[in-house]
Amino acid sequence: MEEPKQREEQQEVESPTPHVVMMPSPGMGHLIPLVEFAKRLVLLHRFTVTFVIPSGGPPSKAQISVLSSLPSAIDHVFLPPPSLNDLPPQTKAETIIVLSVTRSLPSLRDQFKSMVTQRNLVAFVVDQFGTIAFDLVREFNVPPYVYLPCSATTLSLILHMSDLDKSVVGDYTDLTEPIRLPACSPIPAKALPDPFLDRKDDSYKYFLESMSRFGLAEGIFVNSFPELEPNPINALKSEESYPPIHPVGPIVKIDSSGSEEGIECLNWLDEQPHGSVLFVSFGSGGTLSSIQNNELAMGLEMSGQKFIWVVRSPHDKEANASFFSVHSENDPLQFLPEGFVERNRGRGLVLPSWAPQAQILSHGSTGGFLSHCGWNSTLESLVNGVPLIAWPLYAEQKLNSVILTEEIKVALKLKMNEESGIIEKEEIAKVVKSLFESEEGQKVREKMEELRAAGERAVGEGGSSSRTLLEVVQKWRNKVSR
Ligand SMILES: O=c1ccn([C@@H]2O[C@H](COP(=O)(O)OP(=O)(O)O[C@H]3O[C@H](CO)[C@@H](O)[C@H](O)[C@H]3O)[C@@H](O)[C@H]2O)c(=O)[nH]1
Repeated sequence: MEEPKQREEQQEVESPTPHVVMMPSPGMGHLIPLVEFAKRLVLLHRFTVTFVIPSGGPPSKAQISVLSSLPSAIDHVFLPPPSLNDLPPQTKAETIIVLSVTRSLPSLRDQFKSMVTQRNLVAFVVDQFGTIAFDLVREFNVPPYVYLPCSATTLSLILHMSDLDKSVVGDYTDLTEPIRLPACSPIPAKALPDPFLDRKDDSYKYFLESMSRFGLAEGIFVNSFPELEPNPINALKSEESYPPIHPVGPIVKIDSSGSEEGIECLNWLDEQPHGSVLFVSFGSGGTLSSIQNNELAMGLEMSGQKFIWVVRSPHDKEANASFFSVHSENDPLQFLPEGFVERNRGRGLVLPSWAPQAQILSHGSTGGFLSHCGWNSTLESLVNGVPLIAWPLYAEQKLNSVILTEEIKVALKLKMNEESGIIEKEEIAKVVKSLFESEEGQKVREKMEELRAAGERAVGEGGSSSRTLLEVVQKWRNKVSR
């Protein structure tokens, strides 16, 4: 019998190139995963891809550096930024993201008009905040898909959100019992994603609207794999009322292209002993309050552990203050305790705003990751077998933290002082030491190593994620060869 790969190669020779349009919603945490998915389609399956990018303002330095390093089969166009001037200053990130997309629909339509005549469009792929564009692309006979750069547990929550909205009376935060979804760990109300926490805020309305449209997709890709979340994935796949669910993970950065920012830290890592360095970073948007920032600095110092810390200017009101622009106007290093950099020279490295995270995590000297538990960061750690310390801040990070610390057990927890809302330096130092020196640390390290190997198998030749992707690719290819 002909093997699927052989059949695919034969089809490639015979049929015109299939083209996929991807629309990442604003934020690096949405652009990066779609870019990585696009690279798989282009490099492994010889598709071409266009990114159409809605935004609330001019392209950021970080966006440009990612997009300018892509293979030539991936092009991009920035949609003109719509006006968001009517939004009050305290508008939540989810509202800004959804409205940037919604108000960009007229320009998306113009793009589609020109693309449908020139390319063999086989699919339109969005992240969780782009489903509002589905009706528009259906008009052009292009099937819409979601690529969810999150866990299968998050997908389950999203697919149940309309039902929860109807069944939960009052505020989610008042729930005394955790939320139980089929085959998922119980979710305590305080671990729900941010928009759930204030039902009266517009961000809840926009979030609910985007999530309730998942059911209209032709298929849903999720960046997870059966060995990582066996029960949630089985439950999702067996529910007939959902669109087909395609677990294709772990999809993470596969090369070192992109920003050169902070790249000199790799030379420093070269000189450190194997597995000795803790990497500390809160993703593309995470910020701490001034007090918390100080406490973290002192905790790292007290731990005696080697570290690389991506430092942001503190923000006392929001934990995602740099979500739309990772580079703050102020020099983040000026907010560190006096003499911190000098005292820790040789043992700790501080990098302002941005670091080559994928390369740091794949470096043999890195032995732990204190992370905000963004799903991309989580998987980048997983593919390198690096265990985590969970410090969730916003979005669905608290839910990820529950999965990582309590269910999968690849991360250690940090206890917050409930009265002050601060994670104190003594706690930080204790948990950091524990990750590198204790039996508990050794256990999470071993579990992460098991998952590293399982993830490698899933995306390797013949692995579950590769086969899943290949099935969809063949379906898309058949569309152009007909
Ligand atoms: O200094 C940095 C900081 C980040 N990154 C990269 O940026 C991405 C960050 O992604 P992620 O870890 O998912 O964090 P966020 O940017 O915070 O992502 C948002 O989007 C994710 C996917 O939807 C969610 O899981 C998060 O909670 C949400 O905050 C990763 O690829 C990192 O390697 C760098 O390369 N250097």
